[in-house]
Amino acid sequence: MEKVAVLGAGSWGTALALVLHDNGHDVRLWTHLEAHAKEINATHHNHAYLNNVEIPSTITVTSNLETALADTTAVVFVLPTTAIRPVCQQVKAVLDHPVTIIHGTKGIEPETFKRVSEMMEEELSSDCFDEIVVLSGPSHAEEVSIKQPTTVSASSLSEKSASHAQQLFMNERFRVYTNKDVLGVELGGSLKNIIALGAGISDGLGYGDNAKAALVTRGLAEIARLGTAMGADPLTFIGLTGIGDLIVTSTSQHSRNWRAGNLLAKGGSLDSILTEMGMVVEGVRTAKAAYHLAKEKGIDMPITSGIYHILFEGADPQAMVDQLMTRQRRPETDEVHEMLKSYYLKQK
Ligand SMILES: NC(=O)C1=CN([C@@H]2O[C@H](COP(=O)(O)OP(=O)(O)OC[C@H]3O[C@@H](n4cnc5c(N)ncnc54)[C@H](OP(=O)(O)O)[C@@H]3O)[C@@H](O)[C@H]2O)C=CC1
Ligand SMILES: O=C(CO)COP(=O)(O)O
Repeated sequence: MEKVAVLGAGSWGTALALVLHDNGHDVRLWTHLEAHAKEINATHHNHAYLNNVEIPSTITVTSNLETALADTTAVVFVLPTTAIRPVCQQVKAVLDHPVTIIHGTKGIEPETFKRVSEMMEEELSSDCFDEIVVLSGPSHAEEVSIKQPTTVSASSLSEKSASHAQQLFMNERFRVYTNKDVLGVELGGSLKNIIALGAGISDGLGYGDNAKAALVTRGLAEIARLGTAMGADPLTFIGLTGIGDLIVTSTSQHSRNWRAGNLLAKGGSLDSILTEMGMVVEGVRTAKAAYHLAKEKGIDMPITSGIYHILFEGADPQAMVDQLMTRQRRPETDEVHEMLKSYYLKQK
């Protein structure tokens, strides 16, 4: 049994706290709001974020960071990307012993193009951890919390840290692989949210399965194109944290990104949709980051670009579909060969 803090009592933090609790660990679930901690402790439910399951009283739910972090061997950050820097700063002031740091957040910071592990490395004291572990893969909280079979990857530059995360979380319903390609894992997990917004838009416009399969497949091509140009292993994008997560987020009724896209196509305004949903829709900020990052690197990302224009420049979704369908003709797989060639040449 280990003492593990989960920082963030939203949908995913709550589901991961339940997995750790099932595995016999002493779990402290931290929320930044005292009223939220009190409500969960009183009702044993997280009404706002994951209402479908009971939260056992043996999980300590607290808004006191010192209580959450005391004597821990691992700290799991499960927050929106916007909350990563401020919460790391709070943790830095309190954490006084080495731990395995794990995060389950999927986003890129638009102002800096930083991935979550890079932001965390900048904010946390390096004395307290070795290498950060990214926990990512096709895993909706609603299904994990009711013990539906789920597979994810624990990715770190440190094999020891990745194995520690694997050992903490793995059970017969939650299978955890390890993976060394932190860059590819974080990019795949973040960029798929943009394509999931697109899948929601496509469904909202009344298009069918052919259109969605096209979005997922060509979406993956552009995710891999940017990722490989940045140094990720192209094979990561055909794994759990690439195509796996892209499939689940683009097709599941649970996806907030899909839902937001669906409502947008039906005429809702972005601000009102986000307010009404009350949960984080990471693809929106990540679309801004990816659009500008791709421009800076000279990488062609037509779907991401179209979604950026819909989200931030009021472009008409239907017109964007027409534009994507009438782009210049081209071969399908030349770019894939180029990606593989350039990656493996660099490895030699
Ligand atoms: N939900 C899922 O199935 C999965 C989500 N993820 C990823 O996990 C991350 C978290 O998502 P999820 O749990 O779903 O998000 P939710 O929107 O469900 O919950 C977010 C939680 O973070 C809290 N929060 C917001 N801002 C701060 C802050 N500044 N300081 C402290 N806490 C804050 C919120 O509190 P408040 O009530 O005050 O807003 C809320 O408790 C995202 O990056 C998401 O992409 C990954 C895999 C699966
Ligand atoms: O990342 C997720 C599932 O793996 C969750 O996606 P949504 O944020 O779209 O719900």
